[in-house]
Amino acid sequence: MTLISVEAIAFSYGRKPVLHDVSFTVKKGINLGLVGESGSGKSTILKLLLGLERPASGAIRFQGETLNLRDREFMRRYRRSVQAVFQDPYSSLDPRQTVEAIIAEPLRALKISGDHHAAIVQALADVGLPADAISRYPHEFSGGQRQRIALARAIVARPQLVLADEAVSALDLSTRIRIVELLKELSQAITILLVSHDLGVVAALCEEIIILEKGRIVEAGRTADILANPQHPYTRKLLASVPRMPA
Ligand SMILES: Nc1ncnc2c1ncn2[C@@H]1O[C@H](COP(=O)(O)OP(=O)(O)OP(=O)(O)O)[C@@H](O)[C@H]1O
Repeated sequence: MTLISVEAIAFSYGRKPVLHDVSFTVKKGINLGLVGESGSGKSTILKLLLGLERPASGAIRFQGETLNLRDREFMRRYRRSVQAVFQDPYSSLDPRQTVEAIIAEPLRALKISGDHHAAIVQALADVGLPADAISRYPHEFSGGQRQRIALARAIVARPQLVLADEAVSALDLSTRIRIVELLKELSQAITILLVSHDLGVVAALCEEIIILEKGRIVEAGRTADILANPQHPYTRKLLASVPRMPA
């Protein structure tokens, strides 16, 4: 089942064209990696998917319906289904809020009814944090634990898709491996769109991959096929620079 389809989108910052004719689909249950060098347009694609920017042309559809930022009812449903986690676990959590208040944020913002406390306790358990984390503050946690808190916030409303932008890049290698393992576990229930310049991380988590070069898709398909038989010189170059992440 297609969750999101991106259809021939183009985008510019002012006069600077950044994305050209980008099309792809995100399918339920199939983790998708978006890979490219710095500046290739990965984060811009996420901004468009989050509704923070609008495409100059083309369309983004969610379960067949075009993303319409002015349709509040649609956007509420969309936000409930699509959550995000960002790179920096230090700046993405409000230091003045308890873990409970941080994780509760999507439940409050989306006016989700039910027992918020129970949902938060469950989300903490899902990301492997102890229940007593709930009343503590972000500064009491390590980088990897903070990223777990950010993940708990992303999954507490039980979205269908989590957009993860370089979600593990700021972490040291062993923490990165543990968070990738956690993402893999979570992805049994939630599809992940992972943006990264690190092909190793993407290969460990994503069944499908898109290679982006200067705002254009140069290669896309099953990760195993592309890694075994890269067609585009840019993909070969990225592969040659793969870091130490075990597949
Ligand atoms: N707010 C902005 N205003 C103007 N240009 C921007 C803005 N944000 C990004 N750009 C430019 O758009 C292009 C794509 O940037 P984007 O951040 O999407 O790339 P990226 O692949 O995510 O890079 P990185 O891996 O470094 O985050 C780059 O040339 C960048 O300089």
